[in-house]
Amino acid sequence: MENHVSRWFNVQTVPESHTFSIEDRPGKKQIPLCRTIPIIDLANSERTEIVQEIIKASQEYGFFQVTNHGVPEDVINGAVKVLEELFTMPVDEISKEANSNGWVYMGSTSFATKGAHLWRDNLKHPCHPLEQSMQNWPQKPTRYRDIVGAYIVEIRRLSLIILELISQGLGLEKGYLGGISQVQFLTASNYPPCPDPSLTLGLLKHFDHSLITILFQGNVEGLQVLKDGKWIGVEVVPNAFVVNIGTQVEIISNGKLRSAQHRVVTNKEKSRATIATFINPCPDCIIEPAKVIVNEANPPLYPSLSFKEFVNVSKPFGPFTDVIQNGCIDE
Ligand SMILES: O=C(O)CCC(=O)C(=O)O
Ligand SMILES: [Fe+2]
Repeated sequence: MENHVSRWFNVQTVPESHTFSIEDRPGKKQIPLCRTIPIIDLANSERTEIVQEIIKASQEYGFFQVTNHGVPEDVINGAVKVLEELFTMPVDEISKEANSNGWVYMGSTSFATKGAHLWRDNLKHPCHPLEQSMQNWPQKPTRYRDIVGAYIVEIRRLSLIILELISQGLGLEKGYLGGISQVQFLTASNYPPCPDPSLTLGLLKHFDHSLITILFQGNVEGLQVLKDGKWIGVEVVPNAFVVNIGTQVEIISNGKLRSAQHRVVTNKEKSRATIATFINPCPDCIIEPAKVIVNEANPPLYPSLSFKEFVNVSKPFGPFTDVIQNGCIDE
């Protein structure tokens, strides 16, 4: 069988390899779409209102969506389209460049022996500093570097705006979070239709270990967030970005803001394509509750660790972490 899930146009039943255990699979229970995850208008002229909305959403859900973010629609659509083209290229052509060039491409067999059989194909690569990272990006489609580069410039700009709003809301000095956001990763996913979504997952339940993640989820639902022990679906808002608080901002805020677990479910009819950008600290950056936030009444709830140490000790996907994050190929 073709190695990449997106080529399984005719699969009528879910292969055993991709059937998740009863604990992990979504099952047949209907999950409500949530219309309460806040949608925040970044063009609101009252900056303090935006700050308050972001802080409230980040406390309650760990998630919010932003509209009027200033990222031009054609830049977003261009990136979506060129990634779609990449995902439909012959697998050999993608794979021969990937994995040796600092970027990772994973089809379904990347997970075969490890048991994390995600219903998606995925591409990951660094994207900051831009000029330097771009040298190693896919060379095909030929417009990939220009188009995704333009998208990344916009996402960088937007991420600094959002980090500044969060810094302000937490009472941190100007530029505090922006200053430590020195690494940026793009991860693009293609989740094809699945004959039985109750058995499969596009992405297992996890926390993001970023400062924040900025996701374009297109126009097909599939992302679910765990809130008070229950899954809720994140509604599609045209042209909005979904933003979530990563574990690093949770630590810096000493738990005031929360990072929520989330997962991706599949659906029977439609393909879903998403572009997530992780905004991360650099590996040696020490992450700890901010000094201005902790005091005798509010002692630090998290140890101070370099981002690298944190990533090494915490396993966001449990035993499947290495294979999902690094794309280890079958042994
Ligand atoms: O594709 C999505 O909807 C979410 C992806 C995600 O959560 C991740 O890449 O960490
Ligand atoms: Fe995530």
